[in-house]
Amino acid sequence: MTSEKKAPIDVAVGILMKENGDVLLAQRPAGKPYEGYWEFPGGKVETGETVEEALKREFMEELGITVLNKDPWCCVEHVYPHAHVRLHFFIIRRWAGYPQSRESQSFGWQGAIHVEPLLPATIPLIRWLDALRYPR
Ligand SMILES: Nc1nc2c([nH]c(=O)n2[C@H]2C[C@H](O)[C@@H](COP(=O)(O)OP(=O)(O)OP(=O)(O)O)O2)c(=O)[nH]1
Repeated sequence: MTSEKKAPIDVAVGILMKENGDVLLAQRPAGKPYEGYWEFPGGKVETGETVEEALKREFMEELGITVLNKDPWCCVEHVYPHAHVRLHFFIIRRWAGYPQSRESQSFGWQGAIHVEPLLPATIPLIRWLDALRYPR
C-alpha cells in the first residue's frame, strides 16, 4: 500500500465581468464529466505553461476572446470522483472580442438570477462574487 497522494490538477478559470456586474457562464459540453453543468470558462494548465498563459489560451480557444487584463481572485481545491483539481480564479474586466461558441458550448451572461446546476466547486464562489459585484 502506498500513502503517496496525487498532486492536484491546476485549472485556470476566468470570470469575465461587465461594468454592471454580469458574468459569463458556460455549459459543459457532452462527453465531459458533469456534462450540462454550468461553469466559468477555463481549462487545465498544460505542461510548461503558467496559469496565466493557460487562461489566455483557453479564452481564445473556447470563446475567441483576447484577455487584456486579469486580477487573481482566489484559489479553490476540490476532490471530484474524476479528479482532484486546484482552481485558480481570475476576474477579467478588460477583454477584446465578443464571446463565440467555438467548442459547441452554450454560454450566457448571468446577473443576479442564478443558473443551475453549477459545478460543485463553483457554488460557494457565487456568493463571494455577489459581495464583490454588488457592494452595499
Ligand atoms: N473551467 C472550469 N472548470 C471548473 C470549474 N469548477 C470546477 O470544479 N471545474 C473543474 C471541472 C474539471 O474537473 C476541471 C476543468 O477541466 P476540463 O476538463 O474542463 O478542462 P479542459 O477544458 O482542459 O478539458 P480537456 O482538455 O480535459 O478536455 O475543473 C469552473 O468554474 N470552470
